Amino acid sequence: MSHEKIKVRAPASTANLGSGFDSIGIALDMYTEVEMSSHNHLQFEWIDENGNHTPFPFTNEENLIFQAMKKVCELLQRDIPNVKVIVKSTIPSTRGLGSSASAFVAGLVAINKWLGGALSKDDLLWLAAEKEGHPDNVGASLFGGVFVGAMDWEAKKVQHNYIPFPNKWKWLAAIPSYSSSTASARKKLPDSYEKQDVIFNLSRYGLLVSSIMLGDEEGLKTGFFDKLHTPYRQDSIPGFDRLMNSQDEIGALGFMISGAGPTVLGLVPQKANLKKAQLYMEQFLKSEAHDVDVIPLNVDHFGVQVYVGDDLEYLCNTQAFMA
Ligand SMILES: Nc1ncnc2c1ncn2[C@@H]1O[C@H](COP(=O)(O)OP(=O)(O)O)[C@@H](O)[C@H]1O
Ligand SMILES: N[C@@H](CCOP(=O)(O)O)C(=O)O
Repeated sequence: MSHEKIKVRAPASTANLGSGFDSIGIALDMYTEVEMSSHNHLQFEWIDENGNHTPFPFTNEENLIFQAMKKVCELLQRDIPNVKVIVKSTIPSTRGLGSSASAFVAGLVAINKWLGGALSKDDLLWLAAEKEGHPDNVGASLFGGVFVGAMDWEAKKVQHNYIPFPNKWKWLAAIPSYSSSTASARKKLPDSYEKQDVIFNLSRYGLLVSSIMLGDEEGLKTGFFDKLHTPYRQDSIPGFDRLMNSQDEIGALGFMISGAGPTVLGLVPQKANLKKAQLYMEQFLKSEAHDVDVIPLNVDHFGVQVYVGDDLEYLCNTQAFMA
C-alpha cells in the first residue's frame, strides 16, 4: 500500500540527564520533518531554515533517513520505492540533541507507513536502538516525554517505560557553534569503571527517575551528578565544571551535558527567573570563550506524529493523553 503523500515529524531529544548514561532520554520541541511522495526515482531534498531548497547536506552513507529506509526495505524484502523525500530540520546536528536519532526514527516510521505499516512501534524502536547502540534518544524521539529503557540484546528488544515530565521545570539549552560527533565523544569513555563510581551512579540514577516521577527538586539535584561519562567529556566544554557549581546562584536545579555534548542543558524551576537564568548561562559560557546560543526548550509529550495528506493520522504515544 502506498500513499500520495505522508509526513512524519520526530522530535529532538536530550539523553543521560547526568547519571542516566545510555538509559534515559527526554523529547524536546525541535523537529525533523520528512515528507514522502510518489516520484519517478528516489530523490532527497533539503529545505533550510529560510524555507529554501538547498543541496542535501549528507551523503547516502551519512543520511540516516536513507539508511532507515534501506533497513526497513531489507527486512521486509522490498525494493526501496521511488519516492521524493523532502527533509526539514530545526535540530542542530552533532550538538548532542539527538539529530541522528530523530532522523533515523523519522525515516523508519515514514517508510514503514509508506509500505503498509507491517512493523510495530516496538519493532521500530529495536531497529533504531540497535543502530545507535543505546535506546535513550530514539526512545524519546519515538514516544515523547521521558523515556527510560534497557537494551535486551538477546531478545532483540527494548524494555521501556514512559514517564510524563513535570511542567513546572523548564529547560535551557546552550548550543555552541562548534560540533562534536557522538561517535568521537563515546571513544573518550573508559572500557571499565571502579566499583565506587558504579555505586555512585546507581544511587543517583534511582533518585533521578523517582524525583522526576514525584516532582522532587532536592532529589533531582542529586540525581544529575554523574561519574560515568561527564568527567570524560567535560574538558571539551570550557567552564562546564564551574557552571555546574554555580547552580544555586541562579536557583537552577542543575546543569548537564546534553547527550554526548557539546550542548549544555540547564533545568530551572518555575519559581526562578527563566530570562535571568538564560542570560546568566549565556554570559558565563561566553566568558569562557564559548560561542553559544542559549534557548528555552519545552518537552515534547507526544513523540512521532504521522500525517497522511494534511490529516494527523496518529501520534506514537497514546499514553501521553492519559498523563
Ligand atoms: N536530518 C537529517 N537527515 C539525515 N541524517 C541526519 C540528519 N541529521 C543528522 N543526521 C546524521 O546524524 C549525524 C549526527 O549524529 P551524531 O554525531 O550522533 O550527533 P547528534 O548529537 O546530533 O545526534 C550527522 O552527521 C548525519 O550523518
Ligand atoms: N547516551 C548517549 C547519548 C548520545 O546523544 P547524542 O544526542 O549526542 O547523539 C551518549 O551519551 O553517548
